[in-house]
Amino acid sequence: MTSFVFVTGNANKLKEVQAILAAGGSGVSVTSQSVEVPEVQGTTQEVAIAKVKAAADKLGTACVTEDTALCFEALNGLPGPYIKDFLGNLGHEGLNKMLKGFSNTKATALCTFAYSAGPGQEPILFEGKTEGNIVEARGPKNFGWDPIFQPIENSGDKTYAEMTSEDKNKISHRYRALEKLRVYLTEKAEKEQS
Ligand SMILES: O=c1nc[nH]c2c1ncn2[C@H]1C[C@H](O)[C@@H](COP(=O)(O)OP(=O)(O)OP(=O)(O)O)O1
Ligand SMILES: [Mg+2]
Repeated sequence: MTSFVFVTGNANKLKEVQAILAAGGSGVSVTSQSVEVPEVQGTTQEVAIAKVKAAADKLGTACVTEDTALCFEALNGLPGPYIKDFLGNLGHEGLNKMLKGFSNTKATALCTFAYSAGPGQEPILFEGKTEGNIVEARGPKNFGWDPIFQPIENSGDKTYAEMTSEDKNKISHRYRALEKLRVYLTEKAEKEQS
């Protein structure tokens, strides 16, 4: 059984990661640590690399972190990795208002898992993307920007928040990135055994 330590302060992320791994029957399991690590400014990749390095240094062991960005096409990819601050300060309504001057409401949900084999080791990144549109908030408000993100595929006309968690987890940015991490860790464990 392969397992990894997921360093996150976000309980919703952890819940989805556990559910996705369990549904896959993959033999990969996760434990978690809630450790505050600084998040630098930069591209999503730079933010993800700095975050997992800080986490590995702090824990002194191999670990995984995850960064989620929400990239508005009309704004050349912003807020991107800064979505947490934008959401916290502007809310769902403010994020919709930001796009009022544009005819383009397209957005990409981008998830980046970062794996570090331990302190001083170069991080490896695993990305997953889901395309959608920014809409007026609909559905439960328990997880971030789920109510204003309507994925283009498979959901018909539902926002992430209106979808069942099973349906979200089949097409989500997080599912797609985690699948790549899962394959990597499984192959790594197989190599180490042989
Ligand atoms: O699937 C998602 N559906 C809706 N909202 C989401 C999702 N995934 C992350 N989010 C929110 C949480 C935070 O407002 C921002 C990402 O910021 P981000 O730094 O990656 O997350 P965080 O600080 O909550 O947890 P962590 O301790 O893992 O850094 O987007
Ligand atoms: Mg964070």
